[in-house]
Amino acid sequence: MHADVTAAAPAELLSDYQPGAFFLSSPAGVVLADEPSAVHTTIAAATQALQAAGGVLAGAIPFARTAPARLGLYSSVRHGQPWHMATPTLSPLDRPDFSGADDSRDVYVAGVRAALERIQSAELSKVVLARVLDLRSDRPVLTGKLLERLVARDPYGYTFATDVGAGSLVGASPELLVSRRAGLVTANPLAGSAPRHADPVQDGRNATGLLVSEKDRHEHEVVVKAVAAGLAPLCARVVVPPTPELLPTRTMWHLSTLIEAEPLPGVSALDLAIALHPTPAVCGTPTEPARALIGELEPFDRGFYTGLVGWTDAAGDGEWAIALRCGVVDGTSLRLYAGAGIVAGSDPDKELAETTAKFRTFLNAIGLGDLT
Ligand SMILES: C=C(O[C@@H]1C=C(C(=O)O)C=C[C@H]1O)C(=O)O
Repeated sequence: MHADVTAAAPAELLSDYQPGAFFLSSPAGVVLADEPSAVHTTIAAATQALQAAGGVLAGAIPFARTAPARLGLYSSVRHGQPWHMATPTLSPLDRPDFSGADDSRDVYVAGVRAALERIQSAELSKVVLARVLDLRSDRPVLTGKLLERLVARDPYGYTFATDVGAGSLVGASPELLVSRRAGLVTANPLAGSAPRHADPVQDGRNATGLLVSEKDRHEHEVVVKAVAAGLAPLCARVVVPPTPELLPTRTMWHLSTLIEAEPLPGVSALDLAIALHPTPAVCGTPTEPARALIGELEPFDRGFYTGLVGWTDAAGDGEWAIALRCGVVDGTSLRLYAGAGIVAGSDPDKELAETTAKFRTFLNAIGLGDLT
């Protein structure tokens, strides 16, 4: 079975999206896949099925290595040109009433303080701590409408929806973990962040402050080194620019480094993604103590948040984004996630503010401001 790839306009793909399907809009183009012939919960089984039957694997991989993945095998996918090249018209917003409180702040600040004590004891140098926001809607949340809003606000990002069993994982991530296309591997680690500001002068200050912040540059460098080291055994000619650039989203500034490499023969986009996951951008350094500390300090299960969302085809090409600025929509309930990297010198209140700003990607798309 070969993947039957058809081309379509990106807006058409979005309007054809139905809950349960896989949708990804990235700077490289839009992908829609519906009706998987099988759904696999382990990467080994999914890879074997892809090799045996051909087609495209698409879906989500959780943060925890041992938790079940959700990877569909599709015999046909539809591709569209990049969203930022389209001029879509949005359908009217059916605006549900959401209720919920931002009640994880105190626990988060206490967690950051506890993490800073561990960092001082030199057991680890970075850990990424997250928190959740639980909302309820007065009617079932329409995933397609959410996608429309998210993609229109950040057309250069990685906007996705995919079935995760108990609902759909929906989000607009700024971060490409890795892609492999036409013999080129690209990874784009982000770490080090500052909120956008409505006043352009203050917004510019936030951006330049981030670019010169030693703490953020260190936080970023740790991730870049880990990604380059993860790619090295699977690639030739890993090219790492010496200094990061600023990457803006509608709500955040990030430090960003675009790494390019040549894949060794037979290495697929999924092989590369698995080798890199989780990077210190979403877990910490060293990985194992950071993973253990996340388990100790975060009072919820990350599930697919900070996991991976993407696809790989039988030829090994594909694209995997990190599941960030996202939530799980299940009927009338919506759980949003946001985290921040903690290193020596982190200020707990600033890290809390960073998570609040990261929630805005989703909250603003559903017509809400910060919750109290
Ligand atoms: C953890 C998140 O984002 C990650 C953490 C970042 C940081 O600490 O600066 C930046 C981008 C992401 O790699 C999130 O959005 O929830």
